[in-house]
Amino acid sequence: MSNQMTEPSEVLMSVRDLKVWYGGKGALFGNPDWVRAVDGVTLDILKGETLGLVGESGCGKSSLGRALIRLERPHSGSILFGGEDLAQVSPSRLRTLRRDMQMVFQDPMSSLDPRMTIRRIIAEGLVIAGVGRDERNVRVEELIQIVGLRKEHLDRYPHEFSGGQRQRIGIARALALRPKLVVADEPVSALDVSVQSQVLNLMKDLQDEFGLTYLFIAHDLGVVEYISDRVGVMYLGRLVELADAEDLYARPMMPYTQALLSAIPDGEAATGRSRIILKGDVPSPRNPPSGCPFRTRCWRAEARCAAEVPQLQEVAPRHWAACHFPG
Ligand SMILES: Nc1ncnc2c1ncn2[C@@H]1O[C@H](COP(=O)(O)OP(=O)(O)OP(=O)(O)O)[C@@H](O)[C@H]1O
Repeated sequence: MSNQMTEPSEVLMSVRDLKVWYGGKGALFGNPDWVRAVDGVTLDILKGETLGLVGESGCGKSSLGRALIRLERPHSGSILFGGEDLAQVSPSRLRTLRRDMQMVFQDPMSSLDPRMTIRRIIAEGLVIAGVGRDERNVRVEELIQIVGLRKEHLDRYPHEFSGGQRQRIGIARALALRPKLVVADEPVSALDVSVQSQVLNLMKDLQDEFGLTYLFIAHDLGVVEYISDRVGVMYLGRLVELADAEDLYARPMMPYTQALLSAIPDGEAATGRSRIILKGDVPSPRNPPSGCPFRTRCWRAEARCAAEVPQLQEVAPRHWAACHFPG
């Protein structure tokens, strides 16, 4: 099943029924007790787009993002990238393919080795890829300037920079091997609001310049709306809605998305609804509800929602929702 109605040539990555489960230690005793962090996600990532991914803490955004670039091993499902299934490729092939897929992390301080100069940090991937010293130096000097810093900064250490500058360094490191896909996991949430938009604008500029595709993970719905072409909403390991950003924010179809959007400060104006307070907690991903994962908190739930898992279906042009009663 494809959920975009797109030509294959436009697709960078095709994810099918992907599951990322953790644990399973009790398997020997017939009680695997899996944490179903990602539980059957099907999704196409289109070339050159920014696909935003939102959802409450623990819904599986990071697990999905990490699995897509194989920092996490999927439990099952497929990740087609350039005709190969990343869920199946050998470790040596994966090392080669990884150059095309990089990650930008939330906290640039903990993701940059404090004992390494910025030059070494940015060059690390180039060293591993076997790029010679002279070419490496040229590339590193280009990269530091591309992200808005200066050559003199290369011989300093991470602690000498501000949060925003450190995230620029993290971005330079991610771009060193000219990747096709960048998974950015909460890349601005550790930064001051005033710095956030600078880093977001830099990411947009770099995307245009280098034809990058972004999977942009964040819990801040405003940030995601600003940067994304399309947005996917996750709940309890599943993708429950996916649409063009404007359409999703203006016309959320799935009750969970409606609740999520109603909670942003200008959400009332955006959705024409008052704030929806969800009852109860998110169920445990060890023991998700039958049928629709959201039905235990949904004010529109009916018997069918407990009996049948709703599949992601096109409920309006280019707008997909996994809900038995969308709208
Ligand atoms: N290595 C792991 N081992 C066991 N459980 C894990 C592991 N990593 C994540 N989880 C669990 O998987 C579920 C999904 O976590 P994940 O970090 O992917 O969600 P998230 O939406 O990115 O949340 P956050 O925004 O808080 O990072 C959570 O219940 C989490 O506790």
